[in-house]
This record gives sequence, structure tokens and C-alpha cells, in this order.
Amino acid sequence: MSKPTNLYSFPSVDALAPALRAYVIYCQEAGITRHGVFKVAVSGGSLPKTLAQALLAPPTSENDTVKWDKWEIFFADERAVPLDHPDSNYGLLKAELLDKLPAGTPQPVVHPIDVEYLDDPQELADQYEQVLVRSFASRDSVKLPIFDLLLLGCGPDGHTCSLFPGHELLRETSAWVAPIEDSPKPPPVRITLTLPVVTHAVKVAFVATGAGKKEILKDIFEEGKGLPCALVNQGTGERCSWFVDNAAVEGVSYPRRPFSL
Ligand SMILES: O=C(O)[C@H](O)[C@@H](O)[C@H](O)[C@H](O)COP(=O)(O)O
Repeated sequence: MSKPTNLYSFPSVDALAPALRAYVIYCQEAGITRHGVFKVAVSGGSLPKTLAQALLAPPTSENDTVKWDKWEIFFADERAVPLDHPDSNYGLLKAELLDKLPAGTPQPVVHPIDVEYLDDPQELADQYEQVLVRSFASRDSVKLPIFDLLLLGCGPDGHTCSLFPGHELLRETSAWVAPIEDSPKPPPVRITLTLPVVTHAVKVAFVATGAGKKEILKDIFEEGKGLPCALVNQGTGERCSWFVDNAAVEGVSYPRRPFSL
């Protein structure tokens, strides 16, 4: 039986950001040690902004370095829209983070969706799965891709990636990437990593901030209720860490841990 998920709570987003940075750099170093690169997937929503606050801060020591040229960035979920559309998660990450890297920064490899397939969600997902197959193929017997880190958000209904409560996609067992055409959160057509891929990652980090999350965090941490975020917690145990502010966990009885690596 794995140990329980880590819940780290901070007084504010400003206090959370340096811890998130330290955690991401820890995962980066572990990835580089393992296979020379850092394979990370990110969600949309409020995450890219908080991530930017964490990662664009000046380094405080020699070990506190984001090695962008070792990063391979994937999308944990993406909306079926052009890359310059306001709903694009790629566009969001680019605007919030990638475009703000200081001039001369060695660039990460970024894997957006192939917009040629926007009109065919299944093909869009299959093509993105092929991107993963190519990227992870050098690893021994790849039954599932093993991301070094997944950086995820939590929706007010308990969804994560584009895995929504009660949706049949939660029962997907074979695809790595799946289409969804009836997302309750607009826009309706998206692709998403599937639950087996999410729970197979070396580490999973959720970032959830603001009082708007406290009711659902109660459900996720106290009762589970089969919510997608709770399923990730159950499938990953101590490999999963939540970075939240106090407002998001007010009244949640699950024990917080002091942040440490
Ligand atoms: O494309 C998306 O819609 C996101 O990937 C989604 O899974 C998001 O992470 C959550 O909805 C949390 O969003 P907030 O952080 O904005 O609440």
C-alpha cells in the first residue's frame, strides 16, 4: 500500500511559487539523471500563470536553475482550436511563460497538437499519441509513457486534464491520449491524457488556489466520490503532491505536510 498523497498548503500564491519551483527543479534533475532530459506535461487553466511566477523568478543558488534546454514540454490536455486561439492551452503557456523567457535562454522542445487534424478529434488524439510514442520509444518496453512530471490543475467539479466526473473516459484502459467531444467545460472538443498515463507518471503535482476550490477539495480529500482528482490521488499515493493556498483548503481535514523535498 503506497503512502498517502502530499498536501502542501501556503499562505498565498507568492509563498507557494518558490516551493513549486524547488519541486519542479527536483523533478527536472531526477529526469536528467535518468535519461538526459526532463519530460513534463502541463494543463491549462490557472496553472501556466502560477508556473510562470515560479519558474521565471531569478535563481537563488547554483542548484536553483531551470535547465530549459533539457525540457520537453507536452500538454496534459488541449482544446481542439488553432494554436493562436484564445482557448488554446499551448497559446496560454506561450503567452504566460515561453514568451517571457529572458532573451538568449536556450529553448525547450514544445509539443503542441497538430492543427491539421482539428476537425477530427479521434485523429487529433491519435496523432498526439504518436508524438508520445516517438518521444518515449527509446525507453525500454513502452507499455505506457512515463512522464517525469505532470503539472495539473483541479476544476471546481473535481476534473483534471480533460477527465470529467462520471465521464466514460475515466474507464479508458488502452489509449494514451483520447478525444472528448462533450466536455462540460467549454470548449467541448478536446484531447486529454488518459487516467492510466496520468497515474503512471513518476510524479504528479496539482496546483489549486483560491477559495473557489475549497468545497471540491473537501470532496476529493475526505470522500473521494470517484472524482477524477481523487482517482489520481488513489493511483499515485505519495508520488502525488498538491500545492495549494490556505484559502483552497480551508475546512479540509486531510493533514497538511510541511513542504520538503
Ligand atoms: O484545458 C483545461 O481546461 C485545463 O487543462 C483544465 O483541466 C484545468 O487545469 C482545470 O479546469 C483547472 O482550471 P483552473 O486552474 O483555471 O481552475
